[in-house]
Amino acid sequence: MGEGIVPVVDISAWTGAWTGAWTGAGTDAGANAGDNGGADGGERAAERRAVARRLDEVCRTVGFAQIVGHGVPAGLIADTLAVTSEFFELPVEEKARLLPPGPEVNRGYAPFGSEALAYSLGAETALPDMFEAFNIGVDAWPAGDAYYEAEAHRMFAPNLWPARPERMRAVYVAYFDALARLAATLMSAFAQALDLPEDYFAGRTGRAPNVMRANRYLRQPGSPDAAPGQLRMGAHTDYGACTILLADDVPGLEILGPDGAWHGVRPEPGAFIVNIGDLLARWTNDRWRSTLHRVVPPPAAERGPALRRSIAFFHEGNHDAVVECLPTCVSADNPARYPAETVADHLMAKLLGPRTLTSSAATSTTTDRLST
Ligand SMILES: O=C(O)CCC(=O)C(=O)O
Ligand SMILES: [Fe+2]
Repeated sequence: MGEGIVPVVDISAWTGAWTGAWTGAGTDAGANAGDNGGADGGERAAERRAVARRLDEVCRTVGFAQIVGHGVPAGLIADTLAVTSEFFELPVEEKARLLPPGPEVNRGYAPFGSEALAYSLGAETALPDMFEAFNIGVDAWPAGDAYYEAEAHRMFAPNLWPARPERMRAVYVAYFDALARLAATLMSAFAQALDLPEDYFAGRTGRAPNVMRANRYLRQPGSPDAAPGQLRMGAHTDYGACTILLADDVPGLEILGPDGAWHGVRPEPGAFIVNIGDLLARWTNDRWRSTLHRVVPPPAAERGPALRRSIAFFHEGNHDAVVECLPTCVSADNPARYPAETVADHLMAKLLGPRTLTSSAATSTTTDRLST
């Protein structure tokens, strides 16, 4: 099939070789080998610099990469997809027991048609998106730690776990933790790509209120086809630092290319799709693109359920981090485009629009770009 518009980047120089095996939930597997240096230090350092340069190029142009050499075990990925399917196949009444206490709590079940992502870009009105979703956040954090306590009611709210599948919590937490480690590794590579110390983002994203969101798109039996203009997921940018997406190789995901046209994206086997979110666009003063993307419905002529699953891991920033232009991305000729803003203010303003079906108040990172 070829890589299409989204280049494949092998990041194994940053992840180290995966040495463990996924032997099922409840073991210590899923941990990244984490050995980023090693005896072959010089050669490895040169490889890592080459990967960082490649990431910079891809983030400046497309804003999306397909990551291989990520070190997340195939067995863990398969288990995660399997429990996701089992969950979504439960009766809707059972899933509806997991509704969150309010729209500001991004946890539990989001029923089919309950959200419209177009509102996150400031749309005044939009048709509902044709997906259902299940969200989790950090499952355990140190009690009494003021940083977490401050968001215990919102961004660190308890997860809402279903009674079945029974192993869902163990598998999801193992996957969440593996992806959090991968995200931290990516942030180190990103820091080097931006001529910053490798640990630059650790203090700004290391305790972030990350969110993992499973999406299911399915033509509902007996339900009408999409209305004109209605999407499986409306066009949006992701709100955080970066997103690591696992998606079925089924058509639907499209990204807005540098040429201004929509391009279909199909994942390579074993690859994660990684994209830059608004926080990194703001940090880099738009050197890196928080690329618009959407999920389009199958053609009306195509019969059947057109099942498509995706699992997004949204790597955010620490909720109290103030996001302002990086020192390496601002100059007299290239002044800061965005005002400083806390991560919490940005994320909450973005999140509430789609979940309350009203226009988001967030400063957009794309409106300017679309009009230039
Ligand atoms: O389903 C997909 O491929 C994309 C999902 C997505 O963009 C999101 O959840 O933010
Ligand atoms: Fe997205």
